[in-house]
Amino acid sequence: MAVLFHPPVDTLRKYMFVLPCLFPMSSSFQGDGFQSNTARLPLSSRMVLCALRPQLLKSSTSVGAWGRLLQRQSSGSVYSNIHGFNQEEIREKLLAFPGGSIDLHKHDSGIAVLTINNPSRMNAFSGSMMVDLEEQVRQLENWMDGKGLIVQGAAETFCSGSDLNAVRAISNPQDGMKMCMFMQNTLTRLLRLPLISVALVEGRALGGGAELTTACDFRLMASDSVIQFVHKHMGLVPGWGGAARLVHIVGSQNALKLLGGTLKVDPKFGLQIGLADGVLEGPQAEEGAETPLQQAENWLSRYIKGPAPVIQAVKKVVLSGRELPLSEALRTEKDVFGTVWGGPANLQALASKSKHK
Ligand SMILES: CC[C@H](C(=O)O)C(=O)SCCNC(=O)CCNC(=O)[C@H](O)C(C)(C)COP(=O)(O)OP(=O)(O)OC[C@H]1O[C@@H](n2cnc3c(N)ncnc32)[C@H](O)[C@@H]1OP(=O)(O)O
Repeated sequence: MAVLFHPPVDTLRKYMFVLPCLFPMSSSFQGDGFQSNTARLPLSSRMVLCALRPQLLKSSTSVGAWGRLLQRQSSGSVYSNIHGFNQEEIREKLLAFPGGSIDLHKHDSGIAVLTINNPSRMNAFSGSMMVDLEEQVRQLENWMDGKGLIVQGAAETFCSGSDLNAVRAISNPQDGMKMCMFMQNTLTRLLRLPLISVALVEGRALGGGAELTTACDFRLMASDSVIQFVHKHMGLVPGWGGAARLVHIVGSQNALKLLGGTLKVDPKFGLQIGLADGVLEGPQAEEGAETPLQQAENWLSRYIKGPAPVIQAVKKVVLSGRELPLSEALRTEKDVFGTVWGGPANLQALASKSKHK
């Protein structure tokens, strides 16, 4: 059977990180007209098409199935060329403001550590760091063995937002919009990773740094740390998606107080309003005391025990529940359920007659 509709390759790329996991590729779909019709697409796109094929075949029209499917998935990015967003153009502009780096270390435990690294500017985001972040998120989207992610700042402070030198240089409205769309896309993709993520907040998380903490599933605060949405002081509102996410996390009343009052959120206040999910033990001089990163890894480890496909499925059903209308979320949950039902972990658990005491 021929495939009647080929979605654009860049659209396929965008959805790649979600779809292969939802609809694992079956070799029985190789070797017929489907494969030859798609042979000229890059391998990654062909994999997605193969993965999608059962869905496409079930539908009376392939276009309809594709459209519904895309609607049902949490898409990676918010903006694309149909919104006038040109990723390459803004990438070039941002690279004109170098400094610092975003470092990624993937560990065998299934936990990756992403470090915002620009200590001489309190880990402010230079333009090149924004580009780096997008590239590291792309790496994580393709990490099949991943289960958890810790986002931290270098040198015991989290992040002081945008690099004000870059902000001054691109303060015209057009460039501001482009940077805003770029960062919204990246942070949305960060939150939508099929990994359980934690922001480890030491020192200060200000402006865009506060917004970054909301792009993680959880926030752990060191005892002397502060999260502050300082945007109003700058004559601004959050633009990296931080306001929308903050409302989901703490509710609209608290979000209004934090943004309107530029309130400093310390660990106690953070726990009270639900912005913080845990507080790390203070600095300990004794030998053998856990570092903040070790504490964060321990905290996260209880939520990521088990095989990567199951943990990733957990994140996906929660993500769809968080982002989609109920009926769409239920259908996505069914699809994700189908990826683990009868899978190795499920069969092993059934064979061992496990009891949940
Ligand atoms: C508003 C929205 C926007 C967005 O969402 O995109 C932003 O995020 S704009 C940025 C918002 N953040 C700020 O305005 C932070 C400004 N900085 C400070 O308030 C202080 O520097 C602070 C509290 C982070 C640290 O104060 P402290 O006294 O401990 O250290 P210094 O001030 O001496 O800072 C050391 C060094 O870092 C430079 N620095 C700090 N933050 C930034 C920044 N965001 N951009 C560029 N550079 C920054 C600071 O200038 C010092 O550099 P030095 O060369 O030593 O003077």
